[in-house]
Amino acid sequence: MTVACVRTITPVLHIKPQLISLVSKPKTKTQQSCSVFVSSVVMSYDKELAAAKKAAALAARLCQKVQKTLLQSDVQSKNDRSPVTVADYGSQALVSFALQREFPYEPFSLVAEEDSKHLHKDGTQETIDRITRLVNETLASDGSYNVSTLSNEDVLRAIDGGKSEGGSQGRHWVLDPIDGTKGFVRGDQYAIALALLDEGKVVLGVLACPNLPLASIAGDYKHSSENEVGCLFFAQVGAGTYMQSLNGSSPVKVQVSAVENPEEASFFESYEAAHSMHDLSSTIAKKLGVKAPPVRIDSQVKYGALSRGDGAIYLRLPHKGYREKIWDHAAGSIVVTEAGGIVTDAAGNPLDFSKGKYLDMYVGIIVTNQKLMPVLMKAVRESLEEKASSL
Ligand SMILES: Nc1ncnc2c1ncn2[C@@H]1O[C@H](COP(=O)(O)OS(=O)(=O)O)[C@@H](OP(=O)(O)O)[C@H]1O
Ligand SMILES: [Mg+2]
Ligand SMILES: [Mg+2]
Ligand SMILES: [Mg+2]
Repeated sequence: MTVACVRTITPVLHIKPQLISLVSKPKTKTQQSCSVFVSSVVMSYDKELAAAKKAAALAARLCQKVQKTLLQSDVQSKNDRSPVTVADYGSQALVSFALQREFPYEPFSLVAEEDSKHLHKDGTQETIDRITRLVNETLASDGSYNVSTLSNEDVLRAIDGGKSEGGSQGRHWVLDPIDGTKGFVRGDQYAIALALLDEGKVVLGVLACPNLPLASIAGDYKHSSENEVGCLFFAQVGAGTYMQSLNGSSPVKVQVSAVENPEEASFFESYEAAHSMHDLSSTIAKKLGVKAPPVRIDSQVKYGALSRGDGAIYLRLPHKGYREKIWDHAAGSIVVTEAGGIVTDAAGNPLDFSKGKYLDMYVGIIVTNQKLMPVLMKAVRESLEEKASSL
């Protein structure tokens, strides 16, 4: 009975080899029910993780090329006045194309930040041509997808492959093709952030951080610019977090900081003051007795740096009314949790990625290690209450 049950699920589950022996040799005479057995199977997303790493590294290559020679005409403004560049579109097209190539026989669902709406306006022909050229050059330099040249229509179709709404059922890729576009335009930090949701839970995440030094950025990261840069973080549920160089060195396992004394903890926050209330994090840091000044870095690079212990706390406290999108946190959150950290909203609830494009949550995102979380949460709660009563 057990074997029959496994046959049924094999097409959708990848069972780790060590579990196959468990299947064929039941340990007791008592037959386990099918449902009990299925719930004890450890899902493996090795194939999906390998594809995600490859896609994100490819997109990083395109972004690096554009960042070196960014033209003013490469940057446009979206309806919410946030910037988008040819590299955001090119990165999204590449990841969408690569994932569809890797899994041609599986239903494809991608929730991604960009769409081609702005590229259908008058006067955008040159921009589309440039994006298509960048995508084709990157695919040709990689060589692994054996494609003839993609047309503008192919590229626009790949970008719009990211229009899924996500949700609590089935599998959905989640992509921020460039997280921290403002940082990217400034010549600073940014990340390509790709995650996979399965039944509403993040099961793997990849963060390509082309400008992050391989060595720790604890302290003043601007001064570590002589180090080799370009990190790829990746995590799979239950399997830990690893980092390797974007150039392809062997992965090393990473762990969040073990700091227990808040006075010794350093904290990360958004570079852009419009994205997070710097005054509120400064109040929280004072309450905790944190001595080091805040380290302000763009994008989910903060999650990556935190996962390897460069800092101990990440505080994200957006201004009233802002709604967080899942692509800004899905990859980063699993990279930190698999490295031993905790990610919650400011009320201590875990983040829920199953509600569509937005995180339906209480304001603020708080990230730290297990030891510091209770004292950090207390300081956050008190500071929020003080702020509310002063209004
Ligand atoms: N008003 C406001 N409040 C909060 N967050 C906002 C806001 N506006 C934008 N965003 C989102 O922030 C993403 C960049 O992440 P960070 O805030 O960590 O980066 S930064 O340090 O401020 O550059 C950024 O991601 P990208 O658009 O992918 O760059 C946005 O999704
Ligand atoms: Mg954006
Ligand atoms: Mg983003
Ligand atoms: Mg983005």
